[in-house]
Amino acid sequence: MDAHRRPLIDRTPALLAEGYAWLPNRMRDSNGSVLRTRLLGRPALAVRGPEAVRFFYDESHVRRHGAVPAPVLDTLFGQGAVHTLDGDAHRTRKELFLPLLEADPVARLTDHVTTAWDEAVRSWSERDRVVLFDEAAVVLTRGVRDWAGLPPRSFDAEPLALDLVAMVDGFATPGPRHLRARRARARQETRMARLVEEVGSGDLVAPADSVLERVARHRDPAEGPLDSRTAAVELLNVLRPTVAVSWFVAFAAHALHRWPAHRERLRGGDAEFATAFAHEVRRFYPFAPFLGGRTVTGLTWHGESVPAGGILLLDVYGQNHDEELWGDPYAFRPERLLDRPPGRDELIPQGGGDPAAGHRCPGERVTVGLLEALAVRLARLEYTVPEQDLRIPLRRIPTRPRSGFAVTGDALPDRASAHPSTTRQATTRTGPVG
Ligand code: HEM
Repeated sequence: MDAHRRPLIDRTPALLAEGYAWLPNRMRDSNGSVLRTRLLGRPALAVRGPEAVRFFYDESHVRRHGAVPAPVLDTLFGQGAVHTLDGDAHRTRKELFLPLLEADPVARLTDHVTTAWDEAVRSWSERDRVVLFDEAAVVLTRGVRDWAGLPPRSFDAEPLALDLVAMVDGFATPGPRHLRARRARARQETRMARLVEEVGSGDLVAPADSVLERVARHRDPAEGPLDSRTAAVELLNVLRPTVAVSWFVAFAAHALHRWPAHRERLRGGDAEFATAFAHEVRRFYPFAPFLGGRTVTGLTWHGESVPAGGILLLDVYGQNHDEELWGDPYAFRPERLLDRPPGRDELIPQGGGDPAAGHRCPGERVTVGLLEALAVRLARLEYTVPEQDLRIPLRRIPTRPRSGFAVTGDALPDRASAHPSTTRQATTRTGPVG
């Protein structure tokens, strides 16, 4: 039988087993930038490259409604989220998130987060050891909670951080992590919906122009005001991904540990280098593996086809490690992004295309801003990295250093004088990414 016509075996189990490496491995076995496969019981076509990004984001090619599997909606995004809308409904809902594309709100959010970080660092002196991933999640939660207008007395940062992290951590896996993610989402949607209702009834005054206020008064022209559950979903679609920047903070710490030479330029306050470093962290380390949409019509890309009702996949991790685009893609080199700032559709850890018109992440500016500020702070901290498991398993989605990146010693500023007998270990076990 012609290899083109042979029925394809469903690759969902291979995806679960191989994680981030699944598509790049299969792409390598084919011609390198397109792959015909089957996923979730449907024919699928995976593509990569800047031209393919434009093909993927063409609304006449794919729609998002019905594209996101229910287990992902019930954990990561929420039912009825902006991610699942198309056409005018998407554009109107997206307006909620457009202030995130502007410099001022992003600067204010960054101020909230860096203030929370500086306070947290002072408190670390009382601790033997801190896990940066966990600490960053609480700091980011505190910052985004205050910036978004949530009343701090009703939303303690620590339990909220645990739930927001759980929603991300458990979206792509069966088992206990997934159950935790479902429970976390159900709990926080209920709380956020109540909050939105209080704002709607006038029992609570949300700060003017805060995310909370905007979500509570948002109207979809065709449907009127958002019901409180959908408003809660969109409020969480600002809080949750902001806290997800803790994954990148742990990766930044990993990069500074593996390639300590970058510390100097960050410490010195070289702003352009901080931006390049943030971009390289987002390119090099794995987060979103790929994106998918349902094909509206039969599509052909570089000689391979998928019928209407199939799946078009954009190979995010593969494109961010494409030899042709990046040259030596598995080397961590922020300088590559100093010499040549990335084109719109080249660096796609948070999607491609135009964020105002399409589905590209509206939080990219927030992510880069936070990562620049926190990477500089990390580089200025003096700390010891004790022995721990720093491997980053590619089979786990989403992945991170296994230990969460623990530090001891001078990160805890007054520690040496408070506990003079403490011995400092400099032994560290790191593994390659993978
Ligand atoms: C850890 C950092 C982040 C990563 C890796 C990330 C990644 C992504 C990706 C891959 C998409 C899908 C793009 C697509 O479907 O084409 C997305 C969409 C989205 N992101 Fe982010 N994001 C991050 C941070 C943020 C932040 C900080 C916010 C808001 C404050 C945010 C809000 C959103 C929203 C609302 C969407 C849906 C956009 C739409 O469907 O139109 N993200 N993000």
